Amino acid sequence: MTNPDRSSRISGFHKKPPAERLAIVADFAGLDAAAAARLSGTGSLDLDLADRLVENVIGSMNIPLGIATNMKIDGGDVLIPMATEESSVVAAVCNAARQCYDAGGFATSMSGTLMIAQIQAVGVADPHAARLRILERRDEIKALCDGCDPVLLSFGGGFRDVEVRVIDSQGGVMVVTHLIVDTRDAMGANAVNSMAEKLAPHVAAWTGGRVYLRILSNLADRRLARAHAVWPLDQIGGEAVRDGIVSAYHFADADPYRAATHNKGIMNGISAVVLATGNDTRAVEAGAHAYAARNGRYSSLTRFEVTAGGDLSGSIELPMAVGLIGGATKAHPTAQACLKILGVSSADRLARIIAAVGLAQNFSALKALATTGIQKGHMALHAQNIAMMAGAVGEEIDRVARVLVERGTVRQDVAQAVLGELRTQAR
Ligand SMILES: CC(C)(COP(=O)([O-])OP(=O)([O-])OC[C@H]1O[C@@H](n2cnc3c(N)ncnc32)[C@H](O)[C@@H]1OP(=O)([O-])[O-])[C@@H](O)C(=O)NCCC(=O)NCCSC(=O)C[C@@](C)(O)CC(=O)[O-]
Ligand SMILES: NC(=O)C1=CN([C@@H]2O[C@H](COP(=O)(O)OP(=O)(O)OC[C@H]3O[C@@H](n4cnc5c(N)ncnc54)[C@H](OP(=O)(O)O)[C@@H]3O)[C@@H](O)[C@H]2O)C=CC1
Repeated sequence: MTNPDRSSRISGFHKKPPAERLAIVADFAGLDAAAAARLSGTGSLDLDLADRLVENVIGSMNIPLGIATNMKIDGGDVLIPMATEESSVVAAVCNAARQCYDAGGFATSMSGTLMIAQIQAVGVADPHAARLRILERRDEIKALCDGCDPVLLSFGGGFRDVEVRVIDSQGGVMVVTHLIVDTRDAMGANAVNSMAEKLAPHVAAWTGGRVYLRILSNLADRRLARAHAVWPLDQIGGEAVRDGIVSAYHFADADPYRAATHNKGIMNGISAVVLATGNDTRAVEAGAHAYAARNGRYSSLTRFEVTAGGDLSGSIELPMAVGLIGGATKAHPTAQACLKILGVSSADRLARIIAAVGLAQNFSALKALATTGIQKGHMALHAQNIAMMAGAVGEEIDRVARVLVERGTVRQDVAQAVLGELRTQAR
């Protein structure tokens, strides 16, 4: 069981060796010895399991798993597992969470766990009347959909509503039926796809048209995760920093070129938790970017404002179709360990935590961008990668990285020269 008395505010966690970090996390989350040992092992997935998850398997690829500390969400402390190959992403979340921890951390909510499946009908002679013919059959549609998935029903999920849209397209008018389904703790793609396929012949008969596509929409705008936080002025370094962050948000809100990078930074955090928990990163990314463009103009997923008291207020809202059941979440042992570390028992809670991570990530990136610039913090952490690219091994990696940071030039050619100097001195 997760230890409720533990604080996620662990100063200097990053200065400890990995084994000590794992012991802290295992104690915090109540991980058993087997789960802890698996996390500290090589990370390779059992080949038989890998071969069942995807096709033509020849091995597995490891991605580092880091832990973001300092996160307080809805009054409770959480340690966040993040699977990412990019340096400074985990550090950025720790850093943002540290600066709002004493002010209460993040408050989160969710609009629901509803997914949408679409059924496309073309060649309909009277599309507007066909729309009404479908809507009149709501009860029949509900019975057909719910009949597809008794297990989902037993968990309180199932059909919730039907909507029909008449869409103009290059190929003529289409009648598009939306099934709105509560998929509870599942992401729900398979559940809603089965329902759409079941209903398709009926839609064809009711509309007199031809049905082609029957598939979920990744624009899961009935499954919005929300998070907000206040960063006190004295924690973030004063008014100029606050105003720089607000101005960075205004920039992203006004300009799609900037918004793409702004949202990429948000997804640095979000995709890392989605991946760590065995969820579908592409589904969440597609939903996020489609939502960012929902008003016909691609824009920021976050907002930054100044509170009445002069502090910085940040908020985020985006589709978050993640589950605890289904996909690789149940089958992948590392995903199971990550869910245990998070201490989540519902998809709703997981989605809200992920939204908070996205906001934290964005805060740190904007703060760095509006003050010292991204290279100082990011490149300091990236220096070890550059040292390895230059051929440094073992203790050389830290030594070369340190020199690169001290000189303020984190470049491979410089790393090679520094490595050469070190090796000459050692002879
Ligand atoms: C890198 C920092 C955190 C340094 O920040 P800093 O203020 O120099 O760090 P510090 O040494 O004073 O430590 C402050 C706290 O940061 C955390 N921290 C500090 N170092 C570590 C570490 N090694 N590992 C884990 N946590 C770390 C840790 O919580 C620490 O507290 P403590 O534990 O000492 O009480 C800061 O500069 C930062 O947040 N930068 C932003 C980095 C970032 O956004 N990276 C994402 C990759 S860049 C990108 O792809 C996105 C982008 C930028 O393009 C998006 C956009 O444009 O919007
Ligand atoms: N466009 C996209 O995003 C697409 C994504 N996918 C993939 O689909 C997968 C996710 O599909 P998903 O339907 O979530 O997974 P699964 O079909 O594997 O699991 C969901 C099923 O688990 C059962 N279940 C058991 N307990 C619960 C509970 N508490 N709450 C809800 N359901 C429960 C339900 O019934 P029962 O056991 O009867 O099934 C439910 O239908 C991911 O791998 C994703 O990559 C697939 C197609 C398209």
